[in-house]
Amino acid sequence: MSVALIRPLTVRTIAVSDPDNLLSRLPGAGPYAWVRHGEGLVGWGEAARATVPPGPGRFQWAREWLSSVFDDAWIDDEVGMPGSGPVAFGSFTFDANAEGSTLVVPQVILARSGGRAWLTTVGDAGSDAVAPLVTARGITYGDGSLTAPEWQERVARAVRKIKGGTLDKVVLARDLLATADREIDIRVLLSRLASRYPECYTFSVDGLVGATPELLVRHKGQSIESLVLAGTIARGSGPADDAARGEALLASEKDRYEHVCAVVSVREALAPLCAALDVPDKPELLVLPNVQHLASRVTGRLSDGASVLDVVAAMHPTAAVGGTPTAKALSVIRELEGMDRGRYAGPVGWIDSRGDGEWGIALRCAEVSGDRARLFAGCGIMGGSDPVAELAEAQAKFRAMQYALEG
Ligand SMILES: C=C(O[C@@H]1C=C(C(=O)O)C=C[C@H]1O)C(=O)O
Repeated sequence: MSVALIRPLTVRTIAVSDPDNLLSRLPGAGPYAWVRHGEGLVGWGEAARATVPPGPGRFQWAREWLSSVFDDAWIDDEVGMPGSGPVAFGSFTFDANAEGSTLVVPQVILARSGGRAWLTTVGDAGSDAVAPLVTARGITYGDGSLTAPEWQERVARAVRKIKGGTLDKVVLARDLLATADREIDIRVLLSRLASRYPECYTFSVDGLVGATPELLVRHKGQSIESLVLAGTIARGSGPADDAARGEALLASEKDRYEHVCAVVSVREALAPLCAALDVPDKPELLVLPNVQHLASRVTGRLSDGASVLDVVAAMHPTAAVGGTPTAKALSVIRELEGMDRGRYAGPVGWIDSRGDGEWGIALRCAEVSGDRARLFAGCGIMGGSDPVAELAEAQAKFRAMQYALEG
């Protein structure tokens, strides 16, 4: 492991006056962000970085790397909140065997939570002037790995497998390739996402940018919380239509079963780690600007000192992004999806030196590089799925990132 090469970090956290809009403080290239309802963390610069080797032991490796960085650090933290002191942002590939998972400790972190704000610096971080935002225009889209009709045909094949009894649920995704007229400024995408999707977690880690509604796990001391989503319907044409669609979603047997699969996978992953676990017996509606979801808020109390990354390791991939049963669903995804998901649908978030943190499932996101972005969206496929409706659902999910790109 490369840990021996890392010099001990000198970390200082001080309370600061309210910075108001965190995202507006990002100086420029390579922004790190995790923001919801104006609270969260933004970071820049790089004090330490790990490229996580692929394989079944990747979370364990990541944990050891984090210990080697955090345990040796000199920390002067006058705030003592989750997210103060040194923090690593991270994102992991969906597939354990794919390259591309990273952890980065930014050199500067600015945070805002519960009426408090703080600034963390590692080493001698200089002051960083905010470079003007540059708005890319002329966005054009092309098919990703599959055309829309090809993807529908894969969905139809998945439905046949499910009806044949091979599995209960599989999540199939597709990608779109966007090109802009100039380099895409990630800060522009982040501020559009945060203002239109305040309920979601607007994130940025090494070019993976999005606003996910799905909280994999929040860890504060011994308490954990997760927001499980599965089951989706489009927004209506007006308040009455919207409410009727919400009711229809809550009453839909297909969507309720799809949701149960996701909730059961989360309960099974969390139960061995928890002294107490509360799983609601029926879902609520989460209404976003583009879609409505069935949502279950799961809360628990950990039985020992597991860190947020230990919990992530136990949970990923939930049936919200894999399927049921998990192993079978992963093999159907490999067989039918026709693309590498990269970090889409993988865990994304942050962890501090106490093991607290927040991680989401990287949805409603894109991999951004230069003047290009690769957008992803997927849908839970059940025996009763209609390929035309699933394509429309994926299009609705793409709208979050299309809005981020186009304004
Ligand atoms: C897979 C995605 O979303 C997931 C699938 C859902 C569904 O099929 O109903 C709902 C929320 C997410 O758990 C995505 O946004 O790409």
